[in-house]
Amino acid sequence: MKEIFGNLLGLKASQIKRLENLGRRRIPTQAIVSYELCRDLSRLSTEIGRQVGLLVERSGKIAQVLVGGVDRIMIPDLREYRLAPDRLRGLRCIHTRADDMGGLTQDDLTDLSLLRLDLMAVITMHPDGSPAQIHYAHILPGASESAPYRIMPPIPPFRPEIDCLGLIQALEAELARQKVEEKDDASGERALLVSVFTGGRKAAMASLDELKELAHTANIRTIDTVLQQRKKADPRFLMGSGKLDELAILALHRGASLIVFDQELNPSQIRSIADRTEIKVIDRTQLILDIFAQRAKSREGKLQVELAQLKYILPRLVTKDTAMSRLTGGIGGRGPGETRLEINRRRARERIRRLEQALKTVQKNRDQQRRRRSRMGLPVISIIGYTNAGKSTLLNQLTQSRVLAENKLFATLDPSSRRLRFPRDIDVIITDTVGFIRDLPKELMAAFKATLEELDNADLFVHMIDISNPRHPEQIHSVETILDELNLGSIPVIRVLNKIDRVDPDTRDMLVKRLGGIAVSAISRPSLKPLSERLQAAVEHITYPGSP
Ligand SMILES: Nc1nc2c(ncn2[C@@H]2O[C@H](COP(=O)(O)OP(=O)(O)OP(=O)(O)O)[C@@H](O)[C@H]2O)c(=O)[nH]1
Ligand SMILES: [Mg+2]
Repeated sequence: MKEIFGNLLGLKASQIKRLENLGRRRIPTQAIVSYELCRDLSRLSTEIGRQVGLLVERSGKIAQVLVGGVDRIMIPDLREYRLAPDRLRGLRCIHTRADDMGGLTQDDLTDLSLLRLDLMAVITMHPDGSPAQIHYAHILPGASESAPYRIMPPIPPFRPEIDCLGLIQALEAELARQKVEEKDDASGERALLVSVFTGGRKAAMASLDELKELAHTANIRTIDTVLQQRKKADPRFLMGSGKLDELAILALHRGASLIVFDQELNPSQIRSIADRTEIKVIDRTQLILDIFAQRAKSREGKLQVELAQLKYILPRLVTKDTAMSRLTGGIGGRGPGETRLEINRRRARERIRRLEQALKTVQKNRDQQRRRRSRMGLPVISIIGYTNAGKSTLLNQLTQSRVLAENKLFATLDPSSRRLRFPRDIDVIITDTVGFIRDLPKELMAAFKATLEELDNADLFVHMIDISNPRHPEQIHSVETILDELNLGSIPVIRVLNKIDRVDPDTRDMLVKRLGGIAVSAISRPSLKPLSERLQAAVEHITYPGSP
């Protein structure tokens, strides 16, 4: 047995001795606690005026004696006890409480759920120190939306036999069954998406919708979303600690393997949240980085993403913390994330330096290509826009090529260029590039600087807008902000309102008027005619030194 846990200050030596003796008792496996032990716990607890508790193993052996205060008791760190997703902790907690304070409290139920105890039991006591009743609760398996625990009817202390071991084993069997189901229904991660917002609810919901799409793109299944409005974000946990406990319980209950925050978490927040919830925690930026890591195809793209990931993770690296594996493991241990478990700061910095060098070489080569291209003296039209707006689809339609276009965010990471001959014998280069997104992580922005700088070469931008997306006004704003940040604000822009097949004609006309630009459906070739005309007219005015 371990040392007594809790506050022993002011207790007599004989009382401490009696507490120690409690720890040597054994409980028959069918009972929550034996009557004699129940009686002795109550008597001693009343005498010292503090709550007294026991952590009990399944065999009936007592793992630890706990001493609390008048109205509460603390449970020590249980990390050394096993905790698999389909198992309980292998320990139950039993503690005393004065009868007039009632049975199980919210704290008891939180401890039960968060620590995944076998059971939580409270012995209420009469003022004379005799036990009144035993209240107990257990975790309720089942990834449903019901409460994560069940409170049982209280039992009398002189009949504490409930087939305790049988109950715990049945619970575990149920948890194991549930785990198998979860494995079957999704091969990837199961995530809770969380937004802690201080502004308006509508914007927060819209942003959460986008987070859902991002998660889907990363092959993560969203099992639930949680929104919390606060006056001010909590510096330590972003949300309040009570709410965070609820979140952790929800994650356990619904079998989530990951929590994704819509707000950026600073290094210490990620750490404290991961520590408190014992589950992998990432933020929106990391999710975007992860998608980029999955999608990067070219050498340059891969170098850029790894660089961005390392730069993001570096301040979040800790040398010896259990949260580290959760923190740096990446989603499902994919991509560069995999190797990062054993990476330390120094090696991360070295790797960053090497990546930066490698990138420089790759980019020098590309610069030469670019110069060769501009020597051809052809005007360059760059298709830009929010991710998933239909940029690649447009490039494909215009140039009859087959750049990957799909209904996921960031389908395109690597820029591609195609030559296009307009009917009036004008040749142009059309480029398609990485999509923009609101609050583009600055690490990514820096890493993709070279790619984005290539936009500098453009004579004309085609700004694709998905008008069927209810968030299109914010998306337009994001794109324009990013253009400004890249100092590309002076290049002429033609707005293209895409996916008109998905909105009714009245809305379309209204939007054309409001936003200006040309309405198209990039999936239908004939609808592109007016755009094609307009592009020709625009490039006819561009003259190039050296062009005929
Ligand atoms: N209904 C409809 N769907 C469209 C239209 N244009 C594109 N799409 C679809 O929208 C999805 C995204 O198209 P992409 O061309 O990949 O979009 P993108 O802008 O290149 O996206 P990223 O490269 O991910 O930034 C695909 O599923 C397209 O088939 C359209 O006019 N109507
Ligand atoms: Mg694309």
